[in-house]
Amino acid sequence: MQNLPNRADGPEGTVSDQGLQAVLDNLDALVYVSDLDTYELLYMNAYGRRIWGDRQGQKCWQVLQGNDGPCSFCTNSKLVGADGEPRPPYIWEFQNILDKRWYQCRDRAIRWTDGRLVRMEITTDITERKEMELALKAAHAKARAAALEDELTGLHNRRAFFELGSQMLKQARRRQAPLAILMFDLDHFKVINDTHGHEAGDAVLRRVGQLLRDRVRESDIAARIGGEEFALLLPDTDEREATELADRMLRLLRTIQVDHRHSLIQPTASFGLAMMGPGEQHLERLLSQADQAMYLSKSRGRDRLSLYPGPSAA
Ligand SMILES: Nc1nc2c(ncn2[C@@H]2O[C@H](COP(=O)(O)OP(=O)(O)OP(=O)(O)O)[C@@H](O)[C@H]2O)c(=O)[nH]1
Repeated sequence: MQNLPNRADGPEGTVSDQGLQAVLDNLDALVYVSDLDTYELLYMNAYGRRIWGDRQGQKCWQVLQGNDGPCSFCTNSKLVGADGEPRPPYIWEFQNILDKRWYQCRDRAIRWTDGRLVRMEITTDITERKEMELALKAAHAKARAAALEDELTGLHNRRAFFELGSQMLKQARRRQAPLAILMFDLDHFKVINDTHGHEAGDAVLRRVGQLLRDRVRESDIAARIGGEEFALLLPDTDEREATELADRMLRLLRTIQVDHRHSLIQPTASFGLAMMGPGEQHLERLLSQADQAMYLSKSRGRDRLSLYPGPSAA
């Protein structure tokens, strides 16, 4: 690999070429120069020569990435402006596919010894910092997921229901698409707890959660929003489709049998359905309408579905 020309002394305040060579070869970073058009390697400091040996004249994509053609992420086109002059440094991060380590690259076009513009890259190994960053990001994502999950059933919790649901409501309003909300509350759940114990009650809640997880579409939001209260937000679902789903859920719930200490617990639930009105802005109001419909089901004898009758009738 070409070393810089050997010039002993520079003018005062500058450093000799040997001095520059010493600086470049002791940098804890890779510095290389390659032709912008042919990708031929023109210079590499000792950091690079230690890894790849003397590869002068070979293509940068061959030596650095083990590719058989220019890299898909090559930044050469970003280094020279429309006026033919070098642009400010282009800084980016990537993971090398050969050694799997993370690097930060600072690329810029510079004038080479023969006057042509060439690519200079200064690359530092940022693997430790990047791995810490990624681990932190994963931990945040995990903590956030845990904060939004109902521990008992694995469904969304009340907070997630409002966070995600508000977004869904906004989108449905913007697209003028239908949005249904279905709520249900297990019937006489206190009796289940009192008769079979809290543990048995929990087992019933888990089974109901599993049933919801198995049955809802990925685009739906299913949440446990209170002790024995569940809510489903169904985008792009009209009243007929939501009613069909509710009927299906009612039937499925009746098939649940939780075996607890030789007793079979067969829960039922009361359902309430409400449809988003035109221009509705508040998820709380929509939920309250489904809640009113659900209480109609309770007062009519439970284990059934009722539709929100509208503001005048409610
Ligand atoms: N096992 C268990 N029970 C819970 C949980 N959260 C709330 N509950 C119980 O659920 C019961 C709800 O009782 P109520 O509000 O009187 O309602 P209900 O007995 O279902 O009667 P209706 O709703 O009128 O049919 C209470 O006994 C609560 O203690 C929970 O996470 N696990």
